[in-house]
Amino acid sequence: MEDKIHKLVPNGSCRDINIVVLGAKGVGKSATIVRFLTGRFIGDYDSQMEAIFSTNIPIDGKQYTINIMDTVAYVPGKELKEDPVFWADAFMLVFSLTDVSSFKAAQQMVDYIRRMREDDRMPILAAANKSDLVHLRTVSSADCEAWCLDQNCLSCEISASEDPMSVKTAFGMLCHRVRVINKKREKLSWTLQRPAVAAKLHLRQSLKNLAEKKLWRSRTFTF
Ligand SMILES: Nc1nc2c(ncn2[C@@H]2O[C@H](COP(=O)(O)OP(=O)(O)OP(=O)(O)O)[C@@H](O)[C@H]2O)c(=O)[nH]1
Repeated sequence: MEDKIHKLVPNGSCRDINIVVLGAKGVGKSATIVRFLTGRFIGDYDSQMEAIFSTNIPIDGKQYTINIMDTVAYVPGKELKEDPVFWADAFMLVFSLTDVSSFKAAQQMVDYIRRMREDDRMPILAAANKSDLVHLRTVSSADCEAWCLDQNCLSCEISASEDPMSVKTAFGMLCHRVRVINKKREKLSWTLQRPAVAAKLHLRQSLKNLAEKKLWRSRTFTF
């Protein structure tokens, strides 16, 4: 599996969505993935390595292949592996709403992802897991929502153990976001390829260069 992970290439197909699931230790990453893929809850899932699982689902009426990577637990202060970060079209950051340190770890991971990918629109969903343990909550919905809004992340509360629908909805929201962003990108690249638009952009750039040249000359001659 290590080999497979190292040979990961970014997704080129518009009908495949690569999702990397990240989170601190014991937050329920594997339980969430297994629930989504099989509909079942497995209480103790022993995973020490990354693994990729695929499934086909319809999104907005079209069939997609979703490749989901389960990762090893994030250790605060340690950098994430680069390959999964560049392979992903989207990230699901799982934390436990009973464990504030796992929420802080999720925040660090978002910073890291944004820095590495240099893309503010990279789809990220923060999933507050274990909502069945709401009486043990230490992360408030308000804090989570405010942070997600600030970071342009989607957010939701899920329970891998008790609420299969919440898990399905979380993956659905994330895939929908990927589709919307990909559609916008496709439209933009199509527009930029049109000769009239390319000529206009070229003209604009030439005028900008000319203006900068003039400015430089006027500054040089003032001395
Ligand atoms: N109450 C409750 N327990 C959960 C839920 N999801 C997972 N768990 C429990 O949390 C523990 C960790 O679940 P895992 O799915 O192994 O978590 P993980 O993040 O993959 O763990 P690591 O791979 O060790 O980092 C297990 O004992 C699960 O039974 C949930 O929604 N509610």
